[in-house]
Amino acid sequence: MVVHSQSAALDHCSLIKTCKPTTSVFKGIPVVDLRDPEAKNLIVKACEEYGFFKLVNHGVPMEFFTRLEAEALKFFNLPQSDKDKAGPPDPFGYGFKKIGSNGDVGWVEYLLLNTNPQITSLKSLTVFRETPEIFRSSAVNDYIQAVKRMTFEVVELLADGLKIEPRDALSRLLRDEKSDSCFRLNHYPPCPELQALGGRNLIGFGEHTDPQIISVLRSNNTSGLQICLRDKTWVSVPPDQTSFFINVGDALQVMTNGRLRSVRHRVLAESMRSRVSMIYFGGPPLSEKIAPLASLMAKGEESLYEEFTWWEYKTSAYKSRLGDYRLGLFEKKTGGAAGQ
Ligand SMILES: C=C1C[C@]23C[C@@]1(O)CC[C@H]2[C@@]12CC[C@H](O)[C@@](C)(C(=O)O1)[C@H]2[C@@H]3C(=O)O
Ligand SMILES: O=C(O)CCC(=O)C(=O)O
Ligand SMILES: [Fe+2]
Repeated sequence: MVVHSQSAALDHCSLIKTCKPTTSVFKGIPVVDLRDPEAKNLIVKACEEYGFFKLVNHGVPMEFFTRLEAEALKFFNLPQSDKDKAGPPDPFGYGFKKIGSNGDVGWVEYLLLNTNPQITSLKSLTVFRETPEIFRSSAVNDYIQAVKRMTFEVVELLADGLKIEPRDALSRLLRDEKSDSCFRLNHYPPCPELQALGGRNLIGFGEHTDPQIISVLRSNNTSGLQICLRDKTWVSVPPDQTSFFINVGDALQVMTNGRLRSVRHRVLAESMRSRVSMIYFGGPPLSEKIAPLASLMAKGEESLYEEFTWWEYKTSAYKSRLGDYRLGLFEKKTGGAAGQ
């Protein structure tokens, strides 16, 4: 990977990383049909092997996607000065190119929102800031409510498949009114100047794992999302605007004592078409202890991780760079933890 700094054609995206043209489209992404009686076993298998799968027949009406996508594009097409009024994302609001606060950048603009009904992000943003239409429409809330409901079902199936007791050991954390979950709308503008780089790929969102329990992503029909397989090769995920893509997050890796792995992923920008994605990050309450679930531990099995609360992990994550292996700080020195 190199930092591009010379091409005049790319002046306006200077400092943003590019990487070598990569990878073929991966045909082996596991697909889970939520209505399949075998769904729980397929979810476990996919999460063990890839930390990632595509979910079809999920029951969330397409209309929810199209309505939110239209609102998102209306917002992202506003003049820069109007969008900036909804920023900076500290921690919630509009961000442009900067990801987090430790120097990471990408060819992306976004809205980062809280999903907690107590602190409705939309309201908390609008108290202090101007109110673009997206904050007044019901499209965001309707979408979040529907995706949350579906995610609860997915993690309950996962718990069933793993024989976790009680069955709601994971879903209760996401359902909790203090659940520290968030929602992100990403927009990757087209970058026609990319052609001048002879096919190099512009990093939209650099490689990382998501810190939470589970992330649920839906995008329009543009490619760009890539995941890193166990053998460290990067593969492109074929887009599907009608489906969800589900990621295992770091907290779930710990709660399963490494049996499920959080997936490294990244997004490359396309040269001609803009990508819009919407991601729900399901996290536990801040005070929750994150440790392997007792019902998953074999007799005598030891935790690979030091005990920590979600607040401690999140605080540490937000001090890290995007691509860092954040769980490393919490691995037991003697446990022979899986590492990256
Ligand atoms: C560089 C960063 C951005 C991030 C916080 C962090 O310090 C490290 C984790 C990043 C990440 C990745 C998944 C989600 O998009 C996100 C909202 C999260 O919870 O962790 C982002 C954070 C962010 O954009 O602020
Ligand atoms: O925008 C995408 O498709 C994925 C972005 C992502 O991984 C994130 O926001 O954490
Ligand atoms: Fe992510």
